[in-house]
Amino acid sequence: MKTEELRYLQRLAELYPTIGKASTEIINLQSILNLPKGTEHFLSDIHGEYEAFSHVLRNGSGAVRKKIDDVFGHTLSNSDKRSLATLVYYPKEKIAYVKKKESDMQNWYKITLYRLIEVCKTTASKYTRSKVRKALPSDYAYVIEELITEKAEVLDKEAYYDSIVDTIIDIGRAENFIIALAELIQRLVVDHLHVLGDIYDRGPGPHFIMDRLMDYHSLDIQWGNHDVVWMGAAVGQAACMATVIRNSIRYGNLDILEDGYGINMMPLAAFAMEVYGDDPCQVFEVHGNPSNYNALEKELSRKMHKAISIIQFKLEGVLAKEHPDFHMENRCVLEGIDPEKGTVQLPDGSVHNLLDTHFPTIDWEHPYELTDREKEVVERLSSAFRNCEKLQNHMQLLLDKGGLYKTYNGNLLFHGSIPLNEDGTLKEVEIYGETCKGKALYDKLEAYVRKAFFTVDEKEKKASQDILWYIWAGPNSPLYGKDKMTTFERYFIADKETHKEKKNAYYHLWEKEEVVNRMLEEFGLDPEEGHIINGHVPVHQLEGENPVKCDGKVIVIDGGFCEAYRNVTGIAGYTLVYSSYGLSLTAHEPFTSAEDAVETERDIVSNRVAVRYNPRRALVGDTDNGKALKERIQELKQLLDAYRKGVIKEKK
Ligand SMILES: O=P(O)(O)OC[C@H]1O[C@](O)(COP(=O)(O)O)[C@@H](O)[C@@H]1O
Ligand SMILES: [Mn+2]
Repeated sequence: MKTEELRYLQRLAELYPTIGKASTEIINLQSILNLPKGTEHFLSDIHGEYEAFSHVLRNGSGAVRKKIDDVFGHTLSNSDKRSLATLVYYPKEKIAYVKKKESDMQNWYKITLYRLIEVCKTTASKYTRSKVRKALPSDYAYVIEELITEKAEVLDKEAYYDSIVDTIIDIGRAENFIIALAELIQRLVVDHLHVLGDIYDRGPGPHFIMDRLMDYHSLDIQWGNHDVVWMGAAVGQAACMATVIRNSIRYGNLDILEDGYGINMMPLAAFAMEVYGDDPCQVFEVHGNPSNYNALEKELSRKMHKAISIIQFKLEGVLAKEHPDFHMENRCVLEGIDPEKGTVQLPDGSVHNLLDTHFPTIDWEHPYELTDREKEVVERLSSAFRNCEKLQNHMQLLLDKGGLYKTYNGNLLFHGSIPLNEDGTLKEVEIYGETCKGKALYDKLEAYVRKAFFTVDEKEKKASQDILWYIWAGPNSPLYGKDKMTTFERYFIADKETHKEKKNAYYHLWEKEEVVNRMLEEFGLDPEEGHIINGHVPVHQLEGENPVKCDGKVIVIDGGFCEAYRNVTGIAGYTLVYSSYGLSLTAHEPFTSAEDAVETERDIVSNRVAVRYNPRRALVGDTDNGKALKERIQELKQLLDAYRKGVIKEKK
């Protein structure tokens, strides 16, 4: 035996000091390998839609309903199963609703408790006892464990369970207990959650989503371009911060910054009043015309919208010039403005009339220079972002649980794309003088994101923080995946041709099997078994687009949680579930409200389409974790051998 091997086994012997202990662990691990694989749940592009997100978490994209079907088969009517499912999603609200209608609540409690216990039993049977124990609510841990564990030695099981359930009802704990069971079912039905990015922007509740994710039991996040621009804002990257503020104002969501994160917008409001006091700022109308704003608030938000947009365009021009290797010169738009003629010449040479010609803060000799007042506003806001504890905690979660991509149980997960050449080969991208492609490109960019938060070297910090802006909108950013971001054009030019953003080659080559196989191999995955799963681009269901590409090898799950994009998608999003039976895609109808869900008992799961059935039920042994467990078993067997040969002594 090599010295290193022996040293390793000696370490292991500290954990398993006897033949008995090592053997027990081998038996335990071996039994875990034979349990069914846990269910993975994939969501993407949540875009601040907390209510819809929360609903989908509660119903596990149909996984809860499926479990109820499995448990009760034909022994319960469809309508009873629907009621039970609604109770699992919204226990408190459903109980309150039932109370208004039901005359015999005691009876309802009893039937309901029995049904929930049955669902719990089946759901928990997939896991080891220790894992279930960890998931139990502390108040009821002991009782629930009694109720969901088979008691071989109790002769009259029915009487035994009856007495427990009767006592719960007698002492007035039925409601609490029902809530605890419902939440436990929600928790056990999904073993692991993948969020494929774009938690932030457009919708009103990204901070609530982040709070919920902070206490989610098992999770990973693949950062989206909108998350990265928020990371940039949080580290004080000025162009990212201006973008985040502009997006929030544009969607009438200043509450997120002011109330959600406690970031005071007064400096921007005062500045906007000062500079754009008489300017109606018509082209800066707030999206969706928020009904909670009065006329004065609408006017103020238009002015703030314009003020921060001009600041953004200036900052972006500076960055594009500073980093020619970003190839974002086409974002240097202000220098093309002819203030006399009221036109702009875009970097491609085309000339267009401007929809707004009032630029009181631009010095035409130095169009990208911030005025002193603009600088002051940027500095004050930047300090507020950097010092906001809640925002920093949320960003820390993105860093801890997230990355730019993930390989998990044979599948490749990322938000946007992989830069490709038209011939399907991986595209070389230059980042600060170094070229890289495929996985290496992803790894390099991710390292920069982390450095943007943690490096102490000022030069490196600035370079890394600027990369956050590149990831948000750069032409070869795998997360953005389009040739340019035409924000300026969309505000200032009527001609829709100038608004077009061309998607990169990934978005048509994803139908080519050899290209997809190559991408999977690039990330060390088996192209016969693996899938690429991404979000970022809304699936235009209304135009007949299918979220499943390349015969099921690529799955796109951005169907539009985002309300603002509903008119192109027609639905409220696709999500994916990967259970031991296979992969299934779920289309959701728009979510209205929790009350509506309780009253109408609608799941908003409109259909579930199987993408792939496993030929046999997948076991933990087939997963990445299973591989790790098998390795552990091998090591433990070597330890046993070492004990038996006397190479290592037992410590009794
Ligand atoms: O419609 P909005 O919210 O102004 O955003 C438009 C911008 O958002 C983007 O679509 C990026 O956001 P997504 O990552 O959600 O696609 C840009 O391509 C586009 O310029
Ligand atoms: Mn995106």
